[in-house]
Amino acid sequence: MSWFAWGDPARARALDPGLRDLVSQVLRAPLADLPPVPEERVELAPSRLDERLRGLLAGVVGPGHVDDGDAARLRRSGGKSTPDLLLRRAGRADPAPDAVLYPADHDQVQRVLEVCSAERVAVVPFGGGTSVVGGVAPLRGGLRAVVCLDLRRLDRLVSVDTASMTAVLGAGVRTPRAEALLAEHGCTLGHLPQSYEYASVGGYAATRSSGQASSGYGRFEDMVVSLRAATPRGTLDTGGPPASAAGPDLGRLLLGSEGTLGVITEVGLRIRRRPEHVLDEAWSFPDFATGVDALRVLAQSGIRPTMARVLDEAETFVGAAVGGREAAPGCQAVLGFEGTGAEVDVRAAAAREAMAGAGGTPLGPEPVAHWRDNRFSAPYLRDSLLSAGVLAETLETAAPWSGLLPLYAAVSGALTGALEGEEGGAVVMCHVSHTYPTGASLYFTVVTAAGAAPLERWGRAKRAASEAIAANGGTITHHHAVGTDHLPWMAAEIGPLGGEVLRAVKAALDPVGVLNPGKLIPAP
Ligand SMILES: Cc1cc2nc3c(=O)[nH]c(=O)nc-3n(C[C@H](O)[C@H](O)[C@H](O)COP(=O)(O)OP(=O)(O)OC[C@H]3O[C@@H](n4cnc5c(N)ncnc54)[C@H](O)[C@@H]3O)c2cc1C
Repeated sequence: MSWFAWGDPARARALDPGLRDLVSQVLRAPLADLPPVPEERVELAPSRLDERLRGLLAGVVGPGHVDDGDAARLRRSGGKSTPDLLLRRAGRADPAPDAVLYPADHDQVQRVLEVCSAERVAVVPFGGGTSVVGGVAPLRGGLRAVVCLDLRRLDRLVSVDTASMTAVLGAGVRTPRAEALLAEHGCTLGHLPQSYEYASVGGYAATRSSGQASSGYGRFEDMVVSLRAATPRGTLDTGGPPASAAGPDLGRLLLGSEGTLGVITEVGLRIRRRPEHVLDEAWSFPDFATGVDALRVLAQSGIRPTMARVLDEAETFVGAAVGGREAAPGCQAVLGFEGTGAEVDVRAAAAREAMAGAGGTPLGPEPVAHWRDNRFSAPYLRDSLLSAGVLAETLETAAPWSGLLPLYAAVSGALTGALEGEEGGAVVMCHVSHTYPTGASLYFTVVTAAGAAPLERWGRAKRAASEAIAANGGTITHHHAVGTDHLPWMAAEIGPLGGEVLRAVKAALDPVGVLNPGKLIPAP
């Protein structure tokens, strides 16, 4: 994984000249050539790990699994948000962890937490490192050092039970490997976020992730049936039986806990049979409001597409232009159905009737095929844009159906207002891709000229959008999690007592406060 860009360096491409001209025209700004600084010019503060502490940690994970070299520390100095990448591209990787540890199993994780609590060392759990909210920022939290706990060696399929349709995976298993391991048993997880190449199952649980097929397979938390976590106070095992009334569900406390309450080492998951049949259909709507309402009708009717998304006019246009295609006027929706042949046909026929009834015009399967072919390429395009002096970033929220369009207008307006000006223009796009009977998410993508001070420029826009979200009944995050970036809005979202509850649980499980300081939990 690249230290300054999204993913596989072999997939990086320069912007093609046609697209470069189009972007420059639309943003009213000349494009630049801004390569990242060479790796040897990135300055890291020296590691604070002294010999004694190094020896203690090596005694737990083995000397070959403690790395305080600059290359490892640089690659764990942050996540993959646009501000993270801008900082690293400019040669700024401070803070970096003092060392990276690679534990082999649950017991080693447990012992690392005990040593770090005794020695007052902060621990940042690291799955795929794809956080876009500062979740893996190596903050010391006033402690004497900070280590990154890279969970990549917890990469086993622990067990699979095809009678119950469950599987237990090590927390460090990344999605392609999870799917390959489950495919050997004819099964799938069906969790496909855009970050799927690198993100881990432990990270998904810790952030309550949501994938592109959430309409059919559910959010990641809906798939979790059990969790094993190491905490500084000992091991917490939750779940197992299909349902239980034995008090509040402690597993729910760990889901979304972002490494602040414990390190998830194993995730028990509901799995599905691999689909025999996939059926896709795209639709055109005169405008976003009509398309959104069509998705509401579907979500409330019980007709469950496996994947359903509707793009606003701007995203419909830009998506087609980037692919060198022409979009039908208005906005586009894409639906996908997976399952066994007959059942897929029944669901698709019912959806067809609902979409036509809601004002849609069928476009056939081809636009969905195009979307499927390109759905994981946007992060690579972001890298090309950054190299050309163009900012591209995303943010997301969710609201009840009745408040969704006013929220969309408020956030779009806030972003445009914060970014339009002398430094150029901004394209603000949005889609709905996670729907529920009661509401849906909104996912915004912003492309704008980087300007002279890109971090400050994006910071202003993000603040304006977050204020608009809070003022218009949205959640500060539907699936990216809280991390450091959304923390200023967390206290208002959960209220003073909510904050107190989280701090009390944290004090019970992590009395020294070594686990991922500075994330998720509002200060009193
Ligand atoms: C290009 C791109 C596209 C994305 N698309 C999506 C998307 O479609 N849907 C979506 O939901 N998210 C998306 N994300 C965000 C990100 O991929 C998710 O938050 C993902 O769940 C993080 O998984 P990870 O393994 O990379 O976790 P990390 O980034 O390593 O960690 C995330 C947080 O969880 C904690 N953590 C990680 N593993 C554990 C563990 N085992 N135990 C306890 N705490 C842990 C970390 O300390 C951190 O606070 C995207 C990110 C990028 C860069």
